Amino acid sequence: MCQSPQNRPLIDKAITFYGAGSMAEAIVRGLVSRSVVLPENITMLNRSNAHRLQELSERYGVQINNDDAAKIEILKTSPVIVLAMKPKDAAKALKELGPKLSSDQLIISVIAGLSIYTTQTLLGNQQPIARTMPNTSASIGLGSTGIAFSKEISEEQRQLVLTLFEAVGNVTVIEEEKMDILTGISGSGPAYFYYMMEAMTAAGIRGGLSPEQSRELTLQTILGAARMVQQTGEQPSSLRAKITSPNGSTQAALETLDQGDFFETVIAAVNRCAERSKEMGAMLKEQIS
Ligand SMILES: NC(=O)C1=CN([C@@H]2O[C@H](COP(=O)(O)OP(=O)(O)OC[C@H]3O[C@@H](n4cnc5c(N)ncnc54)[C@H](OP(=O)(O)O)[C@@H]3O)[C@@H](O)[C@H]2O)C=CC1
Ligand SMILES: O=C(O)[C@@H]1CCC=N1
Repeated sequence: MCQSPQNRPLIDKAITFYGAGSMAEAIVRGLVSRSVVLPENITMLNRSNAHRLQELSERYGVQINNDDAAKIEILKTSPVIVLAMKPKDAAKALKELGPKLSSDQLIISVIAGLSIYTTQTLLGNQQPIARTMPNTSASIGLGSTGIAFSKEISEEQRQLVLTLFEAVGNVTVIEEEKMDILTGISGSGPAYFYYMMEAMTAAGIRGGLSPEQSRELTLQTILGAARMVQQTGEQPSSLRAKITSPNGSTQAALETLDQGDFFETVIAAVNRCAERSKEMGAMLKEQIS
């Protein structure tokens, strides 16, 4: 439980999530389950999917609203708004939102590629912005979030953003130009490991293990490997060396990975992710007019 000594939640401001999909839910789940924000202080809004909002309300006890006029009122008065729609929907949403805001409302964006400059220009004002790149592991308090702040951010707002994301994992404050490469590592990164797990599980099944056995063996292996790096403080390369007997089975496996240029393929994937993030940012910038 992440509560202050008086047993009050760490954050007692109203927070509105504008966009109520996977990423918004991951953050909300992390915040509510760790009692960082009371669910009655969280409002989740989306474009039109009332069923989805109902589901979130039942799951987390958060406030929801489907009524367009009420949504505008909530957005006008919320001290903190988290922008959590897809990049393709952001320009229209921000252009409509901007004129409703007052200068002290804090905007936290989780939208991939969307720069602080483009956000402020689409909003039509110099709103205080925290551009963030979280990941879905925030839902279990093991997130990793990169944050860049606009110069308009007050110290109190900066602390609030740090408190919010530190409560659901690790935080790395970076210069904004590094946000694309950070997206390639930690924003999208969980998907690479899930993909690796899918492949290892499939290999186990093809080799005759039951799906349950293969899944459990894969899961414990990746969990143990991550914890080993964390708890021993040793480099992954040194831990790898301890498993790899000369001419043994691990070496044979690693050589097979290298035949597929594993190391450089991973680097290319991270770089392509960063490049795609930049492309999405450029497309959003083009929608300024
Ligand atoms: N998923 C991830 O792992 C990560 C995602 N992100 C970023 O988070 C953002 C959301 O991604 P994700 O949660 O996966 O997306 P989802 O598709 O799951 O959710 C998008 C949400 O945005 C809502 N929405 C769309 N248009 C508007 C609008 N005009 N006004 C208000 N709400 C709107 C949708 O509502 P409706 O259903 O009613 O249309 C939906 O609730 C993206 O920008 C992505 O880059 C960042 C880090 C990691
Ligand atoms: O795929 C995406 O665009 C988002 C950004 C980071 C993770 N998912």
